[in-house]
Amino acid sequence: MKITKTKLDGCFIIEPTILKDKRGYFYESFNSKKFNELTGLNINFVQDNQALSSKGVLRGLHYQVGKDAQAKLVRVLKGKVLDVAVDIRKESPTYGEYVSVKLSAKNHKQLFVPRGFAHGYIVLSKTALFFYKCDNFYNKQAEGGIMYNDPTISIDWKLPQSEFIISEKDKVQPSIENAKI
Ligand SMILES: Cc1cn([C@H]2C[C@H](O)[C@@H](COP(=O)(O)OP(=O)(O)O[C@H]3O[C@H](C)C(=O)[C@H](O)[C@H]3O)O2)c(=O)[nH]c1=O
Repeated sequence: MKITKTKLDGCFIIEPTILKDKRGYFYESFNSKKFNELTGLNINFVQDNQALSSKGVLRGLHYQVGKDAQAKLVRVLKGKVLDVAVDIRKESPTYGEYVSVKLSAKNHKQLFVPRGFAHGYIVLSKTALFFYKCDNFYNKQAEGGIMYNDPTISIDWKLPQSEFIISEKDKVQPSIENAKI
């Protein structure tokens, strides 16, 4: 398993070791002992989520506030997405900055999104099956969001905006400046 740091402290890319043979491949998609040893963290994931979306679907930018904040370990089981993590830690030197990485069933890459980040993704393939682990439970009352096209973050979503498929909720999210963080 290879860990690659990003420019945002605490947010990193994981590339698992893929074991191939004449039948196909096998790999440990998550191993808490190896994950915590390699990252130096002590993460206890408590909830798994899965979402199926078609091309152009953009989910995000979402987070949960306060004691309900969630760290996420995200990956793609089918298709390809551009995954985006935005640093919304007020005291962070990279506050308001983002990293994006293409996650696909083919590259097996995973992104660890720490607490204190907003998260979103856009589907680049015909469909994408998205799977992620959370280290805190869902709490609707603690949900927060930021507009996907906030000009102060200026995310390059890689597809023309005319192709975006966005929930009614995500069409009216606040700017990062006005978000409840
Ligand atoms: C997140 C979540 C949602 N729900 C229910 C609430 C709605 O009835 C339905 C769809 O929720 P929503 O439209 O918020 O789903 P996404 O737009 O995929 O939200 C996710 O999008 C970005 C990418 C994230 O990182 C978050 O995990 C999450 O906010 O599932 C649950 O029952 N449990 C949950 O943990």
